[in-house]
Amino acid sequence: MANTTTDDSRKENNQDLTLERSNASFNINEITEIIDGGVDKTKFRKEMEKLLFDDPLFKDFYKTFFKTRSELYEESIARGVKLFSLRQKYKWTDEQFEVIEDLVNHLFGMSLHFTMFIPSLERLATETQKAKWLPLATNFKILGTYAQTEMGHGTYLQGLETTATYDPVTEEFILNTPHKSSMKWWPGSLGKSSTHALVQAVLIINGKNYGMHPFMLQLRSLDNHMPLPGIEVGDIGPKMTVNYNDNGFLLLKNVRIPRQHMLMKHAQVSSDGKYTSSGPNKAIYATMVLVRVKMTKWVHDALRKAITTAVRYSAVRHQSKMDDSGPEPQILDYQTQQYKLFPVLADTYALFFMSRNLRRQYNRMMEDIRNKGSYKMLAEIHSISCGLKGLSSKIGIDGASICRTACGGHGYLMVAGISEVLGLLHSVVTAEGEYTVVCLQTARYLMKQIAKVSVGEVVTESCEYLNVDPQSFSCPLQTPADCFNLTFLCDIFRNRANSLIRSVASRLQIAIESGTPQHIAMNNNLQSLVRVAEAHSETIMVLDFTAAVTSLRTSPETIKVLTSLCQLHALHTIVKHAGDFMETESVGLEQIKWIREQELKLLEIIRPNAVALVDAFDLHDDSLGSLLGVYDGNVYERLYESTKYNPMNQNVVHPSYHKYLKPLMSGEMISKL
Ligand SMILES: CC(C)(COP(=O)(O)OP(=O)(O)OC[C@H]1O[C@@H](n2cnc3c(N)ncnc32)[C@H](O)[C@@H]1OP(=O)(O)O)[C@@H](O)C(=O)NCCC(=O)NCCSC(=O)CCCC(=O)O
Ligand SMILES: Cc1cc2nc3c(=O)[nH]c(=O)nc-3n(C[C@H](O)[C@H](O)[C@H](O)COP(=O)(O)OP(=O)(O)OC[C@H]3O[C@@H](n4cnc5c(N)ncnc54)[C@H](O)[C@@H]3O)c2cc1C
Repeated sequence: MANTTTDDSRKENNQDLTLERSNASFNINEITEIIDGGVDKTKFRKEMEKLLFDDPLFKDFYKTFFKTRSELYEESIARGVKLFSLRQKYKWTDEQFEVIEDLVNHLFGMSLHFTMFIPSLERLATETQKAKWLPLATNFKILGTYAQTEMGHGTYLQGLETTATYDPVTEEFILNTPHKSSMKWWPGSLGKSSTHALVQAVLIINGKNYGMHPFMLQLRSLDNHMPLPGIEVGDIGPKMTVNYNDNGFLLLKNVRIPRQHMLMKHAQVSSDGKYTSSGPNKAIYATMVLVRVKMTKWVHDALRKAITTAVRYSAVRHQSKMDDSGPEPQILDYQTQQYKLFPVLADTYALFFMSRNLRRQYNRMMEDIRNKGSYKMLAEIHSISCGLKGLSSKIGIDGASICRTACGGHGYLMVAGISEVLGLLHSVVTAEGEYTVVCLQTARYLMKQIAKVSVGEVVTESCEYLNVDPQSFSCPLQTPADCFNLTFLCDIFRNRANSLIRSVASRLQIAIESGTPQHIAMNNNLQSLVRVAEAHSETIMVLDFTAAVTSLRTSPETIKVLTSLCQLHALHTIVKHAGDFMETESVGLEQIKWIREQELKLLEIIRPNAVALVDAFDLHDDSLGSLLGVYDGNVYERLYESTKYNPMNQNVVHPSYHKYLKPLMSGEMISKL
């Protein structure tokens, strides 16, 4: 595969793409730098591309599609080991390593070591425990995973069954997975790789259940990697994707660990078995908040690969005729193709600005915790990260599915790369809090906020719009041109979420006041609660995108093109949920008609810049992992080349011909029956 970066080494053989690129109205480097976070970061990324993609271990991503699971696993471990060694050598920061994770599509073994194991130690261990384990972990003397989910429970953490029973005589915890349903099931890198696990288990002291707590457990010998006594561990089997990862199971039978192996930053057990706690009671859930925040960016990273592929391919693919006498047009010129792809393109940019802002908010919260011991922002960040992780995964899945189908038959090939992206997004919608479940966490917060407003309190942050009475709202769209006014669109989103939240809150209140037990009232409104969480999260996305494009310090051409995408993101979201927006009188019937018309106008406005807008993501071909989306557009050559690599084609006549087909065709098989 060609090494393609935005330097002069790029070969532009496909004339359609050359023309598309010359038509762009803006300088793509400006957007690339915004996305990377500055010129220096773009420079770093390009250096890393050179370092990684000159190495055969990281090149030609598409070849992974022809591998068996065991080969995939082994290769991913080789990649992981290389990346970890490079990280050590070059002293990459966490932020730099996240760039690298994206470049290699997270396709490397032991990724949980840095995503969850070390962050858990940092957040849940005491200073003494950190001093002991962090150097071992950062120097790869131990390799760790995060083992929380069990076969019987992933969502409902209060239902976890793994026990850690304190024995004051020996000052040890005894770990057990008493039933089949209690075995840990799913943790990444658990099956074959990890030597240690951060195990979440129910703490029991003198027969009293203190709920889920984190424990450091050594799984395997550091000499020969054999599981330690009382421990059974293995791989759970093939999955929809991420098959390079050894997601594992773990059974524990009377495994004893020292008392000091409970991570005791937030809760402590003394040698004589006294339990004390400090900090908020959900502080032990801290790692999940971090990963949900990161996942919103992972969705952007994944979706930009799918949309880059679909847009470039649509520019080089010609099919059918619009006009009998004319040539076959690029499929990107069909309005229907644009209507499929440009909203996805707009969503991809929206995801970027949202996830960037979410990460900034998360970092501010962590600073407050570290510097002032203040957990004031935790409830807000938990709430928005849950909703945004959920919404982004849904946008990602819907968008990547559209990209897949928009590439026709070839999009169905694994080497098109989109199925891999789609599978990854399917893991994000479930892992780290299943979609509905995380939305309900957001809704729970929203119900609390609106209850505060109803007693005259002023609420802030993402819920600030709840302070306004929707009765005072009237739709600001007076003419079709107003549909491009981002201030108006933001107000419309705020009003729709505000009205929906109030209406569910009032339905719940009426039901409870009229004697319906709370849990039944809640269950009767669960779907509406998910809907309000979605409305709230969609509002945050539109607000974040708008705030970003209206505060950009770059050329007017770049601002213009990003503004069009922001408008399209907002208008398309309104169209998708037209019922909600009309039901809440955020827009009227007339306005919906205008919005639909203006949406189509935006397709025309975006069309000349479509290829440049995906080029601006500046994805190296080896990172993109798609033969349909290659930078030089030589798609058909690449597809044919890939058949040469395909193990199915290594024999011109497959052995099964001699074994089965020949006996059938010669009549030998039938005569044997
Ligand atoms: C659904 C809940 C949140 C419910 O928890 P619960 O203790 O039963 O809560 P509850 O009694 O209903 O009380 C809710 C209360 O707990 C708060 N809370 C909940 N989670 C957090 C948090 N993370 N930070 C801060 N606060 C949190 C909520 O805000 C509620 O607060 P409130 O009572 O309203 O003041 C929880 O069980 C949960 O988080 N489930 C999802 C499990 C999950 O995400 N597992 C991840 C496993 S690791 C993984 O998947 C790795 C993937 C990595 C990869 O793919 O690479
Ligand atoms: C690729 C992948 C990687 C993973 N990695 C890890 C890991 O490293 N470590 C780890 O510990 N775990 C890991 N997990 C597990 C993951 O965190 C859980 O699968 C996830 O939290 C969902 O929980 P569950 O499987 O119990 O789903 P369930 O809760 O059983 O969900 C099934 C259905 O029940 C519904 N449901 C459940 N509860 C409610 C409710 N209260 N209200 C309404 N509906 C509800 C859900 O909406 C869903 O439709 C991973 C999972 C995957 C797929």
